Amino acid sequence: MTTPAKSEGATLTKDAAAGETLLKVTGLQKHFPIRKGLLQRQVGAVRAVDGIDFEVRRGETLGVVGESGCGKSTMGRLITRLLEPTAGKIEFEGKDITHLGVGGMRPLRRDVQMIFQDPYSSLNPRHTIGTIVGAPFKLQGVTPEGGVKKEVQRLLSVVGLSPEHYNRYPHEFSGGQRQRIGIARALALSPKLVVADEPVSALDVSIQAQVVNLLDDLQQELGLTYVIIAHDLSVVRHVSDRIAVMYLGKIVELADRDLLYKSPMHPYTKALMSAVPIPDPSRKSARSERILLQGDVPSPIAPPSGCRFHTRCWKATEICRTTEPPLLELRPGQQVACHHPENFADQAPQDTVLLRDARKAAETVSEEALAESAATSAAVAAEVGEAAEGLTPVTKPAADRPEPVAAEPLVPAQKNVRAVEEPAAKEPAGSEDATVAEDAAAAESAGAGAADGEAGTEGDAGTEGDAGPDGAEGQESTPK
Ligand SMILES: Nc1ncnc2c1ncn2[C@@H]1O[C@H](COP(=O)(O)OP(=O)(O)OP(=O)(O)O)[C@@H](O)[C@H]1O
Repeated sequence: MTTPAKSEGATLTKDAAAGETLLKVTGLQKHFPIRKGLLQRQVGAVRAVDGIDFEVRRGETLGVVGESGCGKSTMGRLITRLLEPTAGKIEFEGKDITHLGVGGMRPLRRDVQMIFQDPYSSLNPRHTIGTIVGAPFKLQGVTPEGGVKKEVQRLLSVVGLSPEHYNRYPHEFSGGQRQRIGIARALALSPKLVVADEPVSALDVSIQAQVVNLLDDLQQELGLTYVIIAHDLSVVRHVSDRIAVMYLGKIVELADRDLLYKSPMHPYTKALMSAVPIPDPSRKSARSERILLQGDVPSPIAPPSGCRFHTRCWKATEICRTTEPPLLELRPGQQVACHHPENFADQAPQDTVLLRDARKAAETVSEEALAESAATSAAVAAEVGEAAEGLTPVTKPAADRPEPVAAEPLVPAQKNVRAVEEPAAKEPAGSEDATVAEDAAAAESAGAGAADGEAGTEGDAGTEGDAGPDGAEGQESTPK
């Protein structure tokens, strides 16, 4: 999709310039219980979000990306408090809102709004546009100056619709127009934070840019703060100030937009970025530089040990299998959780033996990409090394890092960066394949089971799936 690049600092309001924190999330977890049997005993849990920390600054846009199933939507529903967290803390404007009840949440519902992915199922087909966009006023018992009708008509024109559409029904609108209606509803109470869950992915490509631009314009006019969730880096690229990359319930990289695009540090980020088509004819070899990740995201019921990405990473060594890398600010404005980051000095240089999985993963990475990876890593590491003379990366000294568990070498010892220069020889598929497949199947069935198990207790309020006649009016209508 093509959207005009956002001008530098275009979204920064006065508050954002001051870097004031609007939302702070610490150690956030959401585990959906898996229940079985007559007694509905808990036999496991889907670890959809498994300990994430981040901040959203007033006036900025934080993009959140990752493959399907990595926990982005669950994170969005946690921070809007449509879901109850299993653990962790959510602070909004310095106030702990982690476990606020319905009454406590009522004032917050005005400040935090959500835009849902599917504009077809998130609008009640039996209500007029006027009723839908005016619903938040009714729910909050607020009467805007000049009356609800006048305010709704104003909101309709703000999002580029005619005020005369007031009495029309959702089916009379196109997908893009419906999403504008959803945006008007979200803006009704002048929220401080808007969480948009895949706001354009259900729309035709030609319409996507219009909606993204509308969000961008509204942010500048109204000083909004956004968390925009997308699986597609091309959507968040143009609207985000910072981007968080999620993988299997964790944030693996969180960086300023330009840093992330210029020199991604997590191999997963690099792989995601290589999947975005680059409309630049001068990059003739762009096609061969693609990194094709092997297999699907593993099961969030039993995520891989250590670094969760190690089963698909072409750089994984023993330490990646045994030790979870913490999210550290290796460069100002760029946090990453990786033992062997791209474009930066190796964090575990002592660990040199590639895992079997890494060798298999390397087969799916083109030689060009591997060579480029090695070359940029070496060059940028040297550059960063010079620049960082005066900087102290926030990493633990090597001596403090846990020693990798000694393991029988699976392949001849290779240095990570050097190893990717020469892709490892082919190896027959190991038994891990079967394990991964089993996990995936278990995840699928358990996901359904867990959803059932949760339905009664959790009341996954206000999702776009609540397409029933009365459930569609957004998060406001469904009590927790
Ligand atoms: N209510 C639920 N009960 C059980 N498991 C759930 C529930 N909601 C989500 N999950 C599981 O949590 C994991 C993360 O789901 P989530 O929808 O947050 O991912 P996502 O990154 O947003 O993916 P997508 O882009 O496909 O929506 C998935 O494995 C999903 O099956």
